[in-house]
Amino acid sequence: MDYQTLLNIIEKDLETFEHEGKVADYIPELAFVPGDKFGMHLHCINQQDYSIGDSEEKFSIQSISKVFSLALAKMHKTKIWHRVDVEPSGNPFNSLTQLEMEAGIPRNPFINSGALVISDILLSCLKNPKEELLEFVRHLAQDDDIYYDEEVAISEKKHGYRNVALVNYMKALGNINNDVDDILDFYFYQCSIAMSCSQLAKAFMMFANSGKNIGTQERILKPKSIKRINAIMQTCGFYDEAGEFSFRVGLPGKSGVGGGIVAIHPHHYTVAVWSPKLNPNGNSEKGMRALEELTSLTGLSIF
Ligand SMILES: NC(=O)CC[C@H](N)C(=O)O
Repeated sequence: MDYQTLLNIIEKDLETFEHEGKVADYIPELAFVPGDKFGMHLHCINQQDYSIGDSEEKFSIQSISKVFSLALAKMHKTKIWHRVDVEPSGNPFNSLTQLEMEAGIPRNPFINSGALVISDILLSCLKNPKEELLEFVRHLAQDDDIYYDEEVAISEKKHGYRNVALVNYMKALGNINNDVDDILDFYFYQCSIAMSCSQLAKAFMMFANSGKNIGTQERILKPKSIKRINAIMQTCGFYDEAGEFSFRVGLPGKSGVGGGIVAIHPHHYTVAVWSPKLNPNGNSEKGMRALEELTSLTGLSIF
């Protein structure tokens, strides 16, 4: 069966998919997104594209951006792993509890505390962090039509009390160097990046192509760094639901509270899905189901 037929089957199967998911509203601007949006885009290593639904519509990528910021920090050959660990947290993405017991060293770079440390690292090594991050993502996707959604960034800035607490707490514990307001500003902007499923699938191809841009074959990261980032996606990409995602889908991936999920099958394909209604762990309910169907129908998981 070809991929397009497969995606059409998934779209039909999920038309009547009932679930309790809810659109995120703790960032007020995200609550305006219609909950019935659904898009999916699959990008193959041979650069063929397949899609269904709202796959060209941009949405807030939120925590998916944590993979881009980690990759950018690695590109600058910065030392990271003494300040952020690589263990699953088994806790919600915005949890404060582990930080005290673990001396301000976040469990991994894909929970908020870890991403805030990566933001701190990027502020220290980049001249124009916002511009350079956006340029990096545009370059990965080979697409300049990617931008920060200022309204989402400002909305989160007004309500991001937990992130304010996390970064201040880590500063008190000695794991933050820059001014906390500068870090928060950069972090909220990186989370507000707006991209479509099709742009995300293309941007993530670097992680499925051993660190090379698929279009130009230019090397961006070493295979060793890609191995490590993919491993962290596998074990930590879905917070306290990383085990469930592995169990059901069987691919490394990353989710965001905008309802997006990107997953990769190294040397085969990348796939991005968007459905804004989230389960209680902050992962897209229908998106997870769509990816589970994809790997179950094809057998194309990494396991
Ligand atoms: N899981 C997410 O997507 C969370 C990102 C969001 N910007 C936050 O910090 O709460």
